[in-house]
Amino acid sequence: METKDDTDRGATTVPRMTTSSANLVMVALRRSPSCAHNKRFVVCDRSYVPSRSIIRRASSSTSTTTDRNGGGNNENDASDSSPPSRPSPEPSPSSPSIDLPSGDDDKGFIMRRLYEIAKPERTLILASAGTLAVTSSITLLLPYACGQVLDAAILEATTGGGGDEGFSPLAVSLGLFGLTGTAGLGVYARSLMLNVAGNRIVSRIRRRLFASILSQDSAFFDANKSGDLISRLANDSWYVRSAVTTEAVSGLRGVVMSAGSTSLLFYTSPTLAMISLLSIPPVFLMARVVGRRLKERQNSVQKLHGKATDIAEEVFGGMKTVQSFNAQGLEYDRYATAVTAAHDKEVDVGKIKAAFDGVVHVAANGAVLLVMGYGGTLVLAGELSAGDLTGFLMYSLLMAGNVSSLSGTYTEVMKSIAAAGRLFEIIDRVPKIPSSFQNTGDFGSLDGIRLDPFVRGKHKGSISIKFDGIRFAYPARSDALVLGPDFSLDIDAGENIALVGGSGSGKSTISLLLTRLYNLDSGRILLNGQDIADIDPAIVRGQVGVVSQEPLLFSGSIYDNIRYGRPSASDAEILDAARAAHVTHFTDALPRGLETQVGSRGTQLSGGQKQRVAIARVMLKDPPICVLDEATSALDARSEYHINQALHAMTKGRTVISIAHRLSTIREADRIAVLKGGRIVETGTFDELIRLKSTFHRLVEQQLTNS
Ligand SMILES: Nc1ncnc2c1ncn2[C@@H]1O[C@H](COP(=O)(O)OP(=O)(O)OP(=O)(O)O)[C@@H](O)[C@H]1O
Repeated sequence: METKDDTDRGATTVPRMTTSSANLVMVALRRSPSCAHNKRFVVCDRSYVPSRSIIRRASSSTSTTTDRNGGGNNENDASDSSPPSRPSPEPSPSSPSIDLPSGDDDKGFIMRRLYEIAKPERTLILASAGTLAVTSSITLLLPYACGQVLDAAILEATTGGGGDEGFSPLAVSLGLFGLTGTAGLGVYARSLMLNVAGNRIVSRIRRRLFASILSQDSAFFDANKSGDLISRLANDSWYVRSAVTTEAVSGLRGVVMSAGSTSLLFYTSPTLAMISLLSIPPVFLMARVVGRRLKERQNSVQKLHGKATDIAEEVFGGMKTVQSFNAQGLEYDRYATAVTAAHDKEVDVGKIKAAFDGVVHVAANGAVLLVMGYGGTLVLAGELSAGDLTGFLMYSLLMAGNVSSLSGTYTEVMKSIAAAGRLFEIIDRVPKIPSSFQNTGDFGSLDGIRLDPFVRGKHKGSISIKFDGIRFAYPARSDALVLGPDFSLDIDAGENIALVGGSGSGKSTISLLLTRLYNLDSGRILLNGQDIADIDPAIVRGQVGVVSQEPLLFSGSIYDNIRYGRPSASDAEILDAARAAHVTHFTDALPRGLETQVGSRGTQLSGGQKQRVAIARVMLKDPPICVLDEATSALDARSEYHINQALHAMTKGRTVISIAHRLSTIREADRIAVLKGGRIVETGTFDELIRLKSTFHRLVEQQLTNS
């Protein structure tokens, strides 16, 4: 009897391609009515029109939104052969993950999507299924041959050699062994092909999911924890792999073998065949009930695993804080509770599966025993030969084994469907802020991924900024207005404006809105008079460089992190930026210089060093608008002086928003805007605002008192 195929795990790296959209920048920022095309967007003055292919695909998506911020202008799947559509649930801030509607429609939808995913590997999968013709035929031949050999041997023994001339059971066995060797080769080929197809599929799913996650808006990441997303990438995609490869072929083998052995049972003895099939209806009935329950519970299992992964991820990222608070015990309990809940739920799933397996086993083997009892009676009555009964019993066992294996396949497929549902709810999610970073959506050509965030073309002149009647609350805290109801501020092209205000007044939020990381509740942000809601966000972000309070570096070298600002920069340009941002001041003393590794999230550098690398990164990007969010907060007085010189040189001729508490930074500004209660309450030069003796005066007094 054949064994279940299995394949090894594997992963593939994501290929990345870049294309230039520099020409779009000029068009996007020009005031005169004009349009330009890139692959996903048609950028027109004051209009943001989805390209034809997007319109075509969007019409197949029932979840497309039409808000003015562009939520409806984009969708994830750019496949020419659009996958089947279904409503794409939007995660709400309070309930980040979405339960899939259970039911046959949903199951059918997921199965069709799984088919889409597996399609590029159809040759391998079909070829591996094709090996079934050889392996199953040989396996089905064996019981028949055994029956014939047994009858011939009995005849030989009872007639004292009067049977077939030269009959040799050993020779027949050797001949059959040759056939079994051929079947072994078929099993080998099948296992190998499924392994290759499975790994390609899981790699494709992971790339597709990762690309989809990268396209999502900031509100999505506020609502969905990274651990849950990682769990979907790692675990759910793995479950899906088996459904479309190993289990699909295993199911097909089960069907072929069950059908083949059933036919041969009927051929040998219709009455006995009817008896042996008695077990099938109850197994089918139970499978339906079990399948539905398994799918629901597996969904919960995966969610709980996501929560546990989230805790682990958070703890590993903040290990120093955990240790300094001696909170290992606390974190252990948190993780243990989450992981135990996940495993308890998994045990629940296991109980259902175990009960099903048990019933199937009893039903299948019970049928064999019935056949043995009734068939033995027929042999005694001389109505059936011993050889025929032997062959029959072997076919019954074969059928019982395959029905059992089919039940296992069924439960695995149900789990995979639950996992696939969790993948598709993200893959199909239409980001609220359209992203031109999309993969092609065609599962067969993911290598066409474009990483537009790295495509940098810059507007040559400086850019004016207008915040016009803005109202904004974070989607995760929609009842707490941060800016507005009517936040307005005009910043001239090339102006250096300092934004001051109390902690939590919304200063950093302004830079997030300027780079369109969130949609506004109402109002507009205009760059050179053009609403950023009408421009591809990648182009908007290309014009703005932000050095934030807590810059994030990525694992790799200092050199790699600076190059992040402009991947196409030459070594000389990277070195210039490193010098200008005083990075070389500390790297010159390090054995590996700029090649020094920074560790995950840059944890192997000091706060001041990280900030200098982040400044060099923006210097290399060289954007027309700079937002310096407490850019020098982590530097000592000497470094701050040098960095300020460098920033001064860098910001010349550019529009600069300095979010600052320090008087030294504020004094540098052409103008100061004071933010309070969600609006600008004062603007003017340092001296003008001091003379006003109002909010700014009080802020400065407070700072002087505290210093
Ligand atoms: N992702 C988020 N989801 C919900 N609320 C947020 C989010 N980020 C910030 N907030 C809230 O928005 C308000 C403004 O935050 P913001 O970071 O803009 O303040 P800030 O003026 O820069 O403060 P500080 O000077 O202390 O850095 C705060 O009340 C903060 O708690």
